[in-house]
Amino acid sequence: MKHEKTLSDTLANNRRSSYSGVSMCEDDDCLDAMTDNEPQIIETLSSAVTTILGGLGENPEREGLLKTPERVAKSLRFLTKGYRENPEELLKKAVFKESYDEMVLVKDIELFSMCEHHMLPFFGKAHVAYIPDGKIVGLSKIARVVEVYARRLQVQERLTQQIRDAIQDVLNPKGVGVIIEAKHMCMVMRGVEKQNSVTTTSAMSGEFISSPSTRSEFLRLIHNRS
Ligand SMILES: Nc1nc2c(ncn2[C@@H]2O[C@H](COP(=O)(O)OP(=O)(O)OP(=O)(O)O)[C@@H](O)[C@H]2O)c(=O)[nH]1
Repeated sequence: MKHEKTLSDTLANNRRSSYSGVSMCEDDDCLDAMTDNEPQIIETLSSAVTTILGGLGENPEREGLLKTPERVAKSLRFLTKGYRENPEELLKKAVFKESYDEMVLVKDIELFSMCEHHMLPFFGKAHVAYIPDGKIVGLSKIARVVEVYARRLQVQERLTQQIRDAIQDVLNPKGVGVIIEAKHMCMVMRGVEKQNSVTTTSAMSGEFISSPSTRSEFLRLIHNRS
C-alpha cells in the first residue's frame, strides 16, 4: 500500500513537471517544439522513464539501467522528430518547372512509425505517386515527407492521408496516390498476436480517383505486373 502511494505521488509530480520547458503540440503541424530547450526535454523524459522502470518493478539504480532513462529519452526524441519538421517547407525546397506529365512513382519507401495507441512500432513501405501539372519535385523530398509524418505518433490511415495532402497542397498536381503496407507490433507482439498480418491503406486525389486506368497503372507499377 505504501509502495502504491509513493508510485502515484511520483506519477502526479511527473505529470505536473512534464510540461515544463516542453511546448506541447496543439495540432499536427506544430513547430513550437523547435524552440524548446533540449536538455530540459531530455531531463523531463528521463525522469518519466525512471518512473516507468520503477513501475515495472525494476531497480533504476542497478548498473545496467543507470543510463537507460536518458537513452530512452533520446531515442523517443529521434522517433518523434517529425513534430519538429515542416513537410510543406521541405517539399518547397525542390520544386522545379517541368512539362513532364506522366505518372511519377517512388515505391518501396521504407518507413518506421509508432502507433499512438500503444506507442509500439509499425513499419513497412510507402508507395507515393503523382501526376505533375507543370511542376515536379525532387524525388528525395517525397521520401522525406514520408519520414516527417512517420516520425510522429500515428495511425496508419492518417499518415497515408497526410502524405497525400502535403504533396497535393504544395505541387497542385493532377493527382496523388499513396499506399502504405505496414506491420503493427501492437498486433504482433501483444494483444491479438497475429504475426503475419499486414495492413494496407490508401489515399488518392484527382486523377487517381477520377480515372480508373490511372489507379490501375499505379497498382500495376507497385506490384510490377505487366
Ligand atoms: N485503425 C488503426 N488502428 C490502430 C493503428 N495502430 C493501432 N491500432 C489499433 O488501436 C486499437 C486500440 O484498441 P483498444 O481496445 O483501445 O486497445 P487494446 O485493448 O490495447 O486493444 P487490443 O490491441 O485489441 O488488445 C487496437 O485495435 C489496435 O490494433 C492504426 O494505425 N490504425
